[in-house]
Amino acid sequence: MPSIIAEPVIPATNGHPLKAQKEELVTPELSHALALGGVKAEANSTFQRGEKPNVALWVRKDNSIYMREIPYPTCAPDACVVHIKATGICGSEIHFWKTGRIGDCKVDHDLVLGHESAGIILEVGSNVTNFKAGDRVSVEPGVACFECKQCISGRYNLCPKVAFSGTPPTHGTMSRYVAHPARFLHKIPETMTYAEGALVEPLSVAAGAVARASPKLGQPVLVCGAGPIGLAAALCARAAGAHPVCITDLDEHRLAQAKSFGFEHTVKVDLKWTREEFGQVIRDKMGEGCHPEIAFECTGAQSSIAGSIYALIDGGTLLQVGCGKPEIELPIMAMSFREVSIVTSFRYKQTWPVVIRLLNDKVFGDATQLITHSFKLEESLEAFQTCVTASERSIKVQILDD
Ligand SMILES: NC(=O)c1ccc[n+]([C@@H]2O[C@H](COP(=O)([O-])OP(=O)(O)OC[C@H]3O[C@@H](n4cnc5c(N)ncnc54)[C@H](O)[C@@H]3O)[C@@H](O)[C@H]2O)c1
Ligand SMILES: OC[C@H](O)C(O)[C@@H](O)CO
Repeated sequence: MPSIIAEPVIPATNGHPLKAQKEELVTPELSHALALGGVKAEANSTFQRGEKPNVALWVRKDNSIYMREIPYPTCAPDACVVHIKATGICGSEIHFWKTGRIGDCKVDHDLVLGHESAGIILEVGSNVTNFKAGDRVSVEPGVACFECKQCISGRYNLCPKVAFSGTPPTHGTMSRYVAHPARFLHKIPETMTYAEGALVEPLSVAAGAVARASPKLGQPVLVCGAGPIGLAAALCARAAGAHPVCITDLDEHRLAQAKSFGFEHTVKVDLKWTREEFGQVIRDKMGEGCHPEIAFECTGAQSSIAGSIYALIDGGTLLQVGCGKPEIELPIMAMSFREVSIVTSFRYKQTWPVVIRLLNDKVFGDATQLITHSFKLEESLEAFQTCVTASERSIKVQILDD
């Protein structure tokens, strides 16, 4: 059974965290992963340089999570040290905790989780000229090489050497102080909260998907799944001009949240429906002339994928965002005879500046409605427990630090 192990955080004395043995805390894996992120844990790393202990949320391959202090990071020449002020918990973190893997990506060694973060810069590396201490930033977690063909052609989300925060073997951002390459930090304006800065990551997944489908003004759109990614996809599609927007889910509470964002239609899915029935329900709901032209599939569920294909108009596009079973059956001939295309979308590229601007200018309305729960860094275990407690009805749970 997966369990949460609360390991005692190394206590602080007189405001100064206790030193611990380097050997105990900087394992070869940690050192390697920190180096991948552009930051190498050096022999003289100590705990003293932050004002508070650098506590971090770890996952272990035995399906447990725990908190443990890590060294204050050393700032590599091209990196900045950021005091992380807000981090959202993503479904992928729950997968790493509960199942120890996502596809072939396995938790082989204890790993610091987290990739949806924003904070304030404490230190800048010697080569960094575009940031200074005190700048407020949102962290782009996928550190690409910028040397390979994909990176050079602009598709750096497909970089085979990407080091993605909180995804094995790279440590994540769920610690108080994190070093991160400056190239993957983006300033956020004074008018934006750190909680909003941490929403830039899930909104970027959605913005990446919307960029792949390019909905046009007045194009009817279906969004399957009213989780954080589905809701973010609906917000981005609407911002791009899509109308009307219909959102599905199995869960009434998530649909109620979708309604509070003002989307035109919500549909509670019945898993007994055939794919044809699913398609008809959506078409009836959206009305003649407004059958969906694009479906953003954000559940990964077989039935939802197949149903979307039947909901779409002839010539429509299924934009697959959700990750489900590694192999899914598609009604390929029905798609073929009706020229229904399928397009996939993986993470994001060049989305941060746009999403920050749209978020700050309230183009999405009040996107902070996605955040249902907030916890202090020291309460990270409780934050994770909240994500898996159905009665809590969480959507986006964030971990905040003063
Ligand atoms: N492509 C990418 O780059 C990328 C990035 C991040 C997340 N994802 C994936 O996007 C998906 C959504 O992420 P999330 O954080 O919102 O997940 P989530 O689990 O919080 O939300 C999924 C929602 O889908 C609903 N759902 C499940 N089966 C359904 C069905 N048959 N019909 C209708 N609704 C159904 C659930 O009730 C839930 O509300 C996940 O599969 C995640 O792995 C993809
Ligand atoms: O938002 C980005 C996603 O959560 C990641 O791709 C995840 O699957 C871990 O690698």
